[in-house]
Amino acid sequence: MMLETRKLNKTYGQNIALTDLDLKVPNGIIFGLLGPNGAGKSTFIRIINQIIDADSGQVLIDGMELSPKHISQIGYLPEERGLYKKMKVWDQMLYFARLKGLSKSEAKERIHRWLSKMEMLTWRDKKIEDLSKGMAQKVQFISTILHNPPLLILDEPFSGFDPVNAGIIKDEILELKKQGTTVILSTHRMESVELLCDQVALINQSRKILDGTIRAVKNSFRPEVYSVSLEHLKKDIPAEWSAKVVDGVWSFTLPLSGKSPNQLLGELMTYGEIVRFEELVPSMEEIFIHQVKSMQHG
Ligand SMILES: Nc1ncnc2c1ncn2[C@@H]1O[C@H](COP(=O)(O)OP(=O)(O)OP(=O)(O)O)[C@@H](O)[C@H]1O
Repeated sequence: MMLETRKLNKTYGQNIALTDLDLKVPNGIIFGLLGPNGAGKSTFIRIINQIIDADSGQVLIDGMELSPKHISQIGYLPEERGLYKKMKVWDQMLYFARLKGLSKSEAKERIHRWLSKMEMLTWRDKKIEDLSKGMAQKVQFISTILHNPPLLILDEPFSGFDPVNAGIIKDEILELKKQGTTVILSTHRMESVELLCDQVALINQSRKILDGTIRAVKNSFRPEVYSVSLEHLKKDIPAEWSAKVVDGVWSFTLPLSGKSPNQLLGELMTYGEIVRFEELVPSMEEIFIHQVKSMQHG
């Protein structure tokens, strides 16, 4: 287990930020940390990065209590980007790499490799303040991963990127996973969660309200309803199915109502030719919204 928290609690005065948070992030996966604004995600990330302390509870990394020696093993891309505006790209990267303990020659070699890989070598002497927002984000992303941290924490890594650059960053994250890096991805962008994450945890109002693999989470929210289209009707479709007809194709949704999918399909075949028979599986976005709203309404 790469990272585990046990009953983590944190309050700021009257504000409860984390309540008994238990998380297990296995080695080498991309773990999505999801939750609406104010859920407690940044608080969790700040604790892992040892910027603040929890009030109680435990954080274990590979079974060992979190301590200052772990700082060099963690790469952290904060949501509020923190680059020095007057510094040049190259110097900025060198500074971060040295902070994380790389030797000067190793740092220079890696910076060169990354700038060239990302086609950014011509930027090396530009000041941060002269870069576009997206360019600066790329510099910060590379600065975060230069020291090859086994644990990478990315807070909204796609914000500020155009689709092409977001794609490049996504591919880099997948490549890092392939090399064994464990990634914690905190984001509101559910499409990136579905594409990237192996497991997720949804936090709301300081508590974890669900977690698991994307597949297991989705399975637990299957409404067991099928979307069906038929043509060349052999007999009338019951009015209560509220079918809509377009160009001779009749479409409607039907719950399984205790039948197996095959039984339902067999029954439907007696009505006409099946054009479509597909289970309605909710997206992570739908699950997120549904769960968060149902808590707001008690
Ligand atoms: N420095 C602080 N002082 C007081 N309350 C705080 C502080 N930081 C966070 N909080 C409170 O703790 C709770 C959790 O906040 P946190 O920033 O961890 O949420 P978040 O999930 O990261 O939200 P967002 O998606 O908006 O960044 C909120 O109620 C917030 O108001």
